[in-house]
Amino acid sequence: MTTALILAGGTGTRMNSRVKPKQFIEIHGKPILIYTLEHFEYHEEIDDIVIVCLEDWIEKLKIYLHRFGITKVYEIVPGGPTGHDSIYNGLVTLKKKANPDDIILIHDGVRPLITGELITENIRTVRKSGNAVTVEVIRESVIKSTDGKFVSDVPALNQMFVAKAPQSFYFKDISEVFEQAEKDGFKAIDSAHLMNHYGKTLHMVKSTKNNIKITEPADYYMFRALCQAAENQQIFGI
Ligand SMILES: Nc1ccn([C@@H]2O[C@H](COP(=O)(O)OP(=O)(O)OP(=O)(O)O)[C@@H](O)[C@H]2O)c(=O)n1
Ligand SMILES: C[C@](O)(CO)[C@H](O)COP(=O)(O)O
Repeated sequence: MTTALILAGGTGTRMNSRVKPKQFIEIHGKPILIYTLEHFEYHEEIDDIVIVCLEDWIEKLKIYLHRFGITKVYEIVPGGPTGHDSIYNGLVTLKKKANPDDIILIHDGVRPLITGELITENIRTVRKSGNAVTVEVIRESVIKSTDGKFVSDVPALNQMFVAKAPQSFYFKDISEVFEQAEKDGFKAIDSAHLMNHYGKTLHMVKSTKNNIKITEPADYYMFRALCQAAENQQIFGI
């Protein structure tokens, strides 16, 4: 089995939305989270979906799933205080039914421009190499500063990548490190960070274009513009 674990348990503080959490902000009447889910719903290799959601939004999410024909959702789980806790909640739920060799794709509900191609490549890489972490090549030089004032290092650009999602694993591997972290009281930034913390070898997959995370208002405007561009392409062939 191959399962998508979709994270939608965050409050989106950087988005500063006064109306609703960013994952539920709508474009053409459809929430961002639904745009994301549709890619997994329509991918033939994804068998089911688990969503980690803000507790107060679970009932509303069920209505959206019905309205937009998302049928693969196996369970909706309440989120935790951090992304780490939300992933853990999802894995605990998955434990009820997952086999050790099931593949789990962990994806941000606010990355709606994921492609079917990237999902396929994640699954292929897990089968071939054991796991897959989506990354993007950095196009501008990076500066490291330990105090925020002085430059302490300028790392070689060809050694730097941006961490993206999905991050994909065999269930046995990802649940093992999360269980260990529970015992150690360690919280990671994301699954790749946690696997790396416990010395696991990770395999990179290059992201497809525009796999942006909607973090701040400017990302929302970018997503809206890219949706418009995709529509124009259909209408005008440009
Ligand atoms: N406790 C949390 C925090 C984040 N997420 C999810 O993880 C993804 C990536 O997180 P991010 O964009 O940083 O979302 P927020 O934590 O909501 O944003 P912020 O850091 O600005 O508060 C999002 O889909 C978010 O809903 C989650 O499920 N549970
Ligand atoms: C890459 C990531 O950790 C996957 O969940 C996440 O998208 C990064 O979020 P942040 O904005 O860098 O906190």
